[in-house]
Amino acid sequence: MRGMQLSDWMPCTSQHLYNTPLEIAQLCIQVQTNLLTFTMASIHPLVDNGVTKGDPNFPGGSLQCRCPSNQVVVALKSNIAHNHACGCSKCWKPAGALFSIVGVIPRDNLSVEANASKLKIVDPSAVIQRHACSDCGVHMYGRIEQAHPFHGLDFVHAELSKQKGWQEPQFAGFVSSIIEQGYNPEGMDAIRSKFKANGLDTYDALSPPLMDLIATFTAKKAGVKFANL
Ligand SMILES: N[C@@H](CCC(=O)N[C@@H](CS)C(=O)NCC(=O)O)C(=O)O
Ligand SMILES: [Zn+2]
Ligand SMILES: [Zn+2]
Repeated sequence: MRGMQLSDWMPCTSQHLYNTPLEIAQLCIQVQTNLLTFTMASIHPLVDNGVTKGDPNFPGGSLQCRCPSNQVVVALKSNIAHNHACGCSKCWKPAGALFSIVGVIPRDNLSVEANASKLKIVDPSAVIQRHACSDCGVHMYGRIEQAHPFHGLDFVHAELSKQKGWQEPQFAGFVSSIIEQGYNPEGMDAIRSKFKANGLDTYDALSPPLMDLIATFTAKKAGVKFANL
């Protein structure tokens, strides 16, 4: 979010004593633009100004942490799936963003190629073991080690890659969770509208296909027999 700066006012105040009508009109537009910028917090840089479609044939690439040197490098042998905005408090977000963008990849398609010794698990008690660079704090991948519907899938942030073509965000999950981190509940309509305007449906947990996967796992574990399968 960019705040109003002195230079925004300078064209009309520093060069002439009097402003022409055109200059006054331009100044008003500038103020209007800044007001709009003030009122909308950043969802995420990959959503704020429109979502760019990925390449369905994208073959994968590598992720790098944000250290200036000795970066942790993770190789991904395929594209990601179920890429989405996550508003939960645990997923890594770039500075100033309300949401994380996170997708999944089969764990066999992920390998750490450099500086693995810098990785630390953020919260060993969490279901998703998020492996973060201990120097720059970026989460390089999250892995589930226990019996779980998403076991076998790693969670990654494609924005850590220089390559372009990764699957674009498909939906927004855990949207209401941003309130728990201090976002004013009165601003939630604007957040959901912004996602909608960018073609992303919003949920307060995960998307229907992922919720169905979780429920199927739970039902099978409990020995439930499906009547219509
Ligand atoms: N409202 C909670 C939701 C946390 C949550 O359940 N996050 C989901 C989406 S990433 C999850 O699967 N968490 C498992 C984990 O973090 O290990 C928060 O914001 O902390
Ligand atoms: Zn780092
Ligand atoms: Zn999350």
